[in-house]
Amino acid sequence: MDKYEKLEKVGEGTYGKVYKAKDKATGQLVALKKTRLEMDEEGVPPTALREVSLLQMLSQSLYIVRLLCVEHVDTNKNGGSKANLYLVFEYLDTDLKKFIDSHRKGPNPRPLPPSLVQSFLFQLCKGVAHCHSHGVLHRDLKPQNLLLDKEKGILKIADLGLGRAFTVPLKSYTHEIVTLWYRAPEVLLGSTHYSTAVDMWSVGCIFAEMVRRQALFPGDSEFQQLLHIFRLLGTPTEKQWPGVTALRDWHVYPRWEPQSLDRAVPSLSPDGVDLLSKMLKYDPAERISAKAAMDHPYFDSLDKS
Ligand SMILES: NS(=O)(=O)c1cc(-c2nc3ccccc3s2)cs1
Repeated sequence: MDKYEKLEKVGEGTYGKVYKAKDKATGQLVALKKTRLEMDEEGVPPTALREVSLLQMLSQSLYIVRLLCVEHVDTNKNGGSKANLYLVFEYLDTDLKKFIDSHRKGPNPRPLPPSLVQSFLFQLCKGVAHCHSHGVLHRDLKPQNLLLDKEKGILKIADLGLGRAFTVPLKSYTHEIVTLWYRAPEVLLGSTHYSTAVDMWSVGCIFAEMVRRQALFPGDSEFQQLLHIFRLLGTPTEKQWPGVTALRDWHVYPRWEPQSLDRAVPSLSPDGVDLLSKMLKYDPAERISAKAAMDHPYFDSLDKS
């Protein structure tokens, strides 16, 4: 890895070990993500290799952070069972969490321009639709792993859920609390066979957060996360979500009535509120898909070229 000059760690451990680095030969900036891979007797397990090649294929999309190359650094001095796999990604200079924070805090608090919210949401839906069309779920969409090129107004999805080959840790490697704010109700209620709909729930939460400049459901435990959701959308019923009371972690909850969604996003246009409501449908089967979302009237005024 002496091909790269490590600069600073990015995101302070939010993403695991990700470093900003410079390719010494070309001067190109990259993001180096170090992954520890469980080795078995044959070396790197084929599942991990399939995942990485899947990631390489997926990141051909303009809306997914590009995987430039994979460096396998053999550090098995003690014949250990770990392989250091470095994933080398294109570098984007900031993420959506920082961008939203800069519009809420600091010397000049101001809303995100509605046309920028619309453009970022469209790019996010495009990236999610691309993953879903290849049967890949992200599983952990949040503003921190949506990267931005501010000058060009470009948003790209990073840290794709390598859930299958790399065990998705409940806590990040730096014991960082994994945020629950974007987690779909079916996941919080213990559903095991969840679907692409889990990502669209997260997209809805991110959409609302760009508009409000604060998290829609900021729960600090799984139980509180559900209560935040129920207080706004009403406690889910079998009528609107058949099977909900049979989910493993379902309990009896206080019955809250649904509030009108525009209370949470007062500045958002009626089209925007309608699209948001379709992203936050309780029943995963009813929740709008990424592809269908891109055809919603909310995007009619967007230059989709
Ligand atoms: N959070 S930040 O400092 O603005 C920042 C984060 C990044 C990241 N780039 C990548 C690329 C791939 C996977 C995770 C990350 S995190 C680049 S700049």
